[in-house]
Amino acid sequence: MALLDDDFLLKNDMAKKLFNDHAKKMPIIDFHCHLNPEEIYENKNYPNITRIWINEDHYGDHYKWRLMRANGVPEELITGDGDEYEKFMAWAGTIEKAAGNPLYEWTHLELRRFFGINETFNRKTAPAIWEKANKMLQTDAFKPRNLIKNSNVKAVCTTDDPASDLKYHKLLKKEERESGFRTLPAMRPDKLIQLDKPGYGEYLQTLSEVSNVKVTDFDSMIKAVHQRFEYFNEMGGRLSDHSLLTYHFVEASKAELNAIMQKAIKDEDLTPVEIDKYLTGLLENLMKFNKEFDWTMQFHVNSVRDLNKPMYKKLGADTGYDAVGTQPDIALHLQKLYTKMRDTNDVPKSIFYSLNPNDWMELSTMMGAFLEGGVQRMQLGAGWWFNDTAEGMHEQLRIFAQESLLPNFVGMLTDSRSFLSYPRHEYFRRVLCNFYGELVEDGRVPDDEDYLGKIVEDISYNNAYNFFGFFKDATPEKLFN
Ligand SMILES: O=C(O)[C@@H](O)[C@H](O)[C@H](O)C(=O)CO
Repeated sequence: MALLDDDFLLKNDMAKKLFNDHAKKMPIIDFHCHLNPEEIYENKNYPNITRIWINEDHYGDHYKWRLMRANGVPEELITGDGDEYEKFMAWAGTIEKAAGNPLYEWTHLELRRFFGINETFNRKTAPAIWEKANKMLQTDAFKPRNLIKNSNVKAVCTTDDPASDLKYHKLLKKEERESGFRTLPAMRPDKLIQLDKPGYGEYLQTLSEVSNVKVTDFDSMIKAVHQRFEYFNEMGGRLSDHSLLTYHFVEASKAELNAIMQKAIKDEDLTPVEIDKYLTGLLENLMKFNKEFDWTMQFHVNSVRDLNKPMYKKLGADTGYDAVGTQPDIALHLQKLYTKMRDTNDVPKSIFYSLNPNDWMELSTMMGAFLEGGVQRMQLGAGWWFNDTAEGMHEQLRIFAQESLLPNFVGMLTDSRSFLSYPRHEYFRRVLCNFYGELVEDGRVPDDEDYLGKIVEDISYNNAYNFFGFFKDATPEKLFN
């Protein structure tokens, strides 16, 4: 089969029919990504393909950065101040070595879908691609909002600190009808979770100012967080997101929580147990507020971050120095947390992503214990980060199908910082359609295109439309009043 042939990843007739006649046409709801709302609002063209593809000022695509480092590219041609054409050529040389890596497919898919460039990308073809792509990047079609709109995206959820004023979400809301999509905040309280990182005390000051609640102890902090839930909810936010590198369920008294906070404010060292006590207290309240506002609570767990300390100091987080976490019992501790919160009926809609696929069976069976109150309130999230591969996606679909009801799954998200990543939804939909096509071939589901077509349309879009409530004021036909 030719590279990215029309039928790539679709290995039988039903898979091809399901993708071409059902999944492909469905809009996208990208409910978790790291796009910058200011960039969406400013809507400026990128000067060249390096800036939209590899790195733009202070951040970019660390998936590419890791591979470039693996290929011996010097840092100035990755995140440094090296020549942007040279960076592009360095990426071309890296891609030549990326056969079998998902970025080989993503890179070529993005060149095809956005630029109409079908050549194989390498150091020989790169110079012409640089010229052609950069000309196209100056057109209206390549303004960020048109890249989103023309990818048939109806909602984008960014990742936002609770103290954010959501200025650009507010401005974008006024223009969403012309934009053709909704830009919504998702609350990511990393700075509250990471009380052992410098700046925790200063952050509580910021939280006090924006919430108008003076944060002096655990209860006042929770009151301030509740005010931010109210504000995010008014702005259309319907998700929170929590990165738990490791986690252990440890209960504590209010006095202990206050003492731990005071130590953190003074930047004093905390023991792992103190951190877990604080996390448990905070997560219990975040679960309560997610349930109160009918939001969906996302957990990104079992990762280990910023392993390369000198490079972390130089470049900061999310720069390609992370790995799969190895806490073997993280699902046990999440079970304990959910068991406790079920006692007071404070279990919200939840999506779990573990960076360690060893957790997926434990998490998906645990979720089966907390499903009351609605359709598939507990979900195993799509293959995340190092699992964002055809095989990782297939394994997540297999486990979800075998341990619960995959036709209720809310589907894929890009988790990206680039406006060119929407073909990841196409990639996922191909894996999904092939998953069901294979079951037809094995005689394990009916050879029924209408039945299976509805399933893949629902997983591609309809389930997310109904599950998150982003368009409560609309109908599927008329999203923006
Ligand atoms: O949400 C996260 O914590 C991760 O997705 C993180 O942002 C990481 O840098 C990433 O983008 C992986 O796709």
